[in-house]
Amino acid sequence: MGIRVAVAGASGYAGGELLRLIAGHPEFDLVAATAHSQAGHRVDVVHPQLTGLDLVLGTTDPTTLADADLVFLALPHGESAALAAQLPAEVRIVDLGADHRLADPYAWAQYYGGTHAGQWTYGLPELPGQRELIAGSTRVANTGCYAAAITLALAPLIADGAASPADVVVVAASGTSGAGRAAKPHLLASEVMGDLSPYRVGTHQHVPEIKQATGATGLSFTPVLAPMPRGILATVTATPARGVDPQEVLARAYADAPFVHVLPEGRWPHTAATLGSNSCHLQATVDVDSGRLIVLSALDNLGKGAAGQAVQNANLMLGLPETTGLSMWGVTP
Ligand SMILES: NC(=O)C1=CN([C@@H]2O[C@H](COP(=O)(O)OP(=O)(O)OC[C@H]3O[C@@H](n4cnc5c(N)ncnc54)[C@H](OP(=O)(O)O)[C@@H]3O)[C@@H](O)[C@H]2O)C=CC1
Ligand SMILES: CC(=O)N[C@@H](CCC(=O)OP(=O)(O)O)C(=O)O
Repeated sequence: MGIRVAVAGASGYAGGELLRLIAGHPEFDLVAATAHSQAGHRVDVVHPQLTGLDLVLGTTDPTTLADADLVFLALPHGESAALAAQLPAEVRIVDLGADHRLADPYAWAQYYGGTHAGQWTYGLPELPGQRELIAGSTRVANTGCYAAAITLALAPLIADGAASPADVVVVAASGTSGAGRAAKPHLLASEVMGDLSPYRVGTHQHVPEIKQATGATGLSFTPVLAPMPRGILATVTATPARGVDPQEVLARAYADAPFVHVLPEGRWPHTAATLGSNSCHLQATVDVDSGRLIVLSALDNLGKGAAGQAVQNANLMLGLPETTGLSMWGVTP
């Protein structure tokens, strides 16, 4: 018997990708997969890509999950905290939702509403010192998908003093799986296909998370829904604080990071190259006209933006090599 893992919210998109990664993980044994409205259905009926996974979705309650060594929570915002509080302290938890990401209860109240459940270790191993903190934690809060793409692009430039934290502008496009699997009219194929639509302009809930993770003090963020199932491409620009080569700063920051690839000069990140992988691709330059720093960042919102990152964090928490069971290679086309 290997390490016993369970997934709550296994009928959703992030949960389904977790099940796929766990099935290919050499050390993990899946002992429970739970759902809400889909409880009682077979996994391979809910997720046809997982045909052969012989398991019925259970109900999401602490008794179903408490038997695991590590539990992944892939639940809607506000559902993780109460459940996590009922699990034994020795059960490790990686929460893919937002409940435990923020330090500031006022930011939580402003962007999510209600009472803040308290902060856990932030699950982005590539931030300085974070890999060690994650390895020593039993509770880890995975990043938001946009937050992962944007933070990986921006944090080293602010930390190095290369970018001014006061003037950061981001436009990022996301595939529709980022919005989850629940049926919503704006996610219908007839609404999404052939369209690019901005949403929550200037009010997106990842703004405080990105500011917290990068040190940015002034951030304008415009998310855009794109007609594709998965993938994020973020364009991050900032006022330079001193004359450095941003590509060189990023390459130095991620020299030892197995999943963050600063592309060779002249090659630009695009979503298809990261699909199905746990990789984030980065490229940076200085705008010839305005002098602004520009960083492009691409990742799979269900990979490095959610389930892949969660497995990477779980590996660290369990003392395994962080790459175990994860691929840095995409599946395009
Ligand atoms: N999709 C993405 O790209 C990313 C998602 N995340 C986060 O991961 C979490 C899951 O997202 P995602 O998979 O996209 O969402 P989905 O809507 O696809 O799935 C949600 C899951 O939660 C279950 N669920 C719904 N309502 C409840 C409830 N009241 N109590 C318990 N379980 C419930 C659903 O069960 P059922 O289907 O049976 O009703 C389903 O298994 C969210 O917090 C999301 O923000 C983070 C980063 C990226
Ligand atoms: C396309 C789309 O709707 N994307 C989602 C991304 C959510 C996400 O990354 O996760 P968390 O909600 O866990 O932070 C959004 O913008 O809210």
